Amino acid sequence: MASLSSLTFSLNAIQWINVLSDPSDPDSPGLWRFADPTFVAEYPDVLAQIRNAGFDTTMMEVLDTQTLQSYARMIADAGLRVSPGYAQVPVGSAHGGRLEKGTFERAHWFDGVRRKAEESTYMGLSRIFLAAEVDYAAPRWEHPAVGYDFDQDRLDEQLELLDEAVDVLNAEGVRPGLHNHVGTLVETQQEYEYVLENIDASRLGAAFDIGHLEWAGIDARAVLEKWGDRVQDLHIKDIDLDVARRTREEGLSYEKATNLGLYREPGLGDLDLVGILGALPDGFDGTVLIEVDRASMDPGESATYTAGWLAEATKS
Ligand SMILES: O=C1C[C@@H](O)[C@H](O)[C@@H](O)C1=O
Repeated sequence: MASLSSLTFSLNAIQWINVLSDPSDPDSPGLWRFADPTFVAEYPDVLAQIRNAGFDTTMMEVLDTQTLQSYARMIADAGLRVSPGYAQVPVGSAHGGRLEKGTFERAHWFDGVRRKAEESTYMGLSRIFLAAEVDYAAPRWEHPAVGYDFDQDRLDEQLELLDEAVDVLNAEGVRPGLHNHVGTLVETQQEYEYVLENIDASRLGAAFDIGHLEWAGIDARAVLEKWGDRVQDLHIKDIDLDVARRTREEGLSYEKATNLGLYREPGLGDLDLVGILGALPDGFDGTVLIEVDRASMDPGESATYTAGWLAEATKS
């Protein structure tokens, strides 16, 4: 069993990123500010707030609107280090048709993954989270956390493309860990286990998301106990288990669940994060990336609150 004080924690900037378009209207559409071309001007201040809250590490996220060099300078200027980033792999059938091997389109399908490999090696990282695509137009975004519309052929298509992405990353010395994510094609226990069982452990580790497991009704502690020898990094987040249950039983959409307050600062939700992390094997040397996907307070205060929770949780 790992002792919490020996773990390396990092904070994702996500509470500044996944915000309501109209903060006064809880049902207004969510924004994803990493994709907003104007966010680059605000990024240094966000990184400074992460540092000032007491974190020394944040998730690698290079914006499309900046160079690797400018990103590295921003991180250094903020006095931060980076922890493993995140690569996604879409399936062709969700975007016009399956991709034939040897085609121009298939070769370019992995440009985003190659870019992530380049970013990782430039920033001195040798690991990354690898996930199926978050696709806001996919049926699962409207029916999350229940393995909606499962299709074995589509899972095989996803597996084949993830396998190729693993090759792309491995070729650059970057070891991916499979990441489960609600709303994607790797959402349920059956789905992530299928991928892990069909791609060799020498090429692909596991990099679970504790919050997404529990949202899908999966016992995260049991998952860490079962896959402990393969887990290389983690995302943790606290959630409201009642909203999670309602998502599954009443069919709330991903956005509705988020707007209803599914996500919580650590300690303000229902998960026993300390107990769950205690299931990590002794000597675990990965990063535990803390995420507050939607802050319940001002994002800067949320980061400070989270740092306070962490200080308490890791007190030996
Ligand atoms: O891995 C993740 C990436 C984000 O897209 C997402 O909002 C977050 O929940 C997550 O775990």
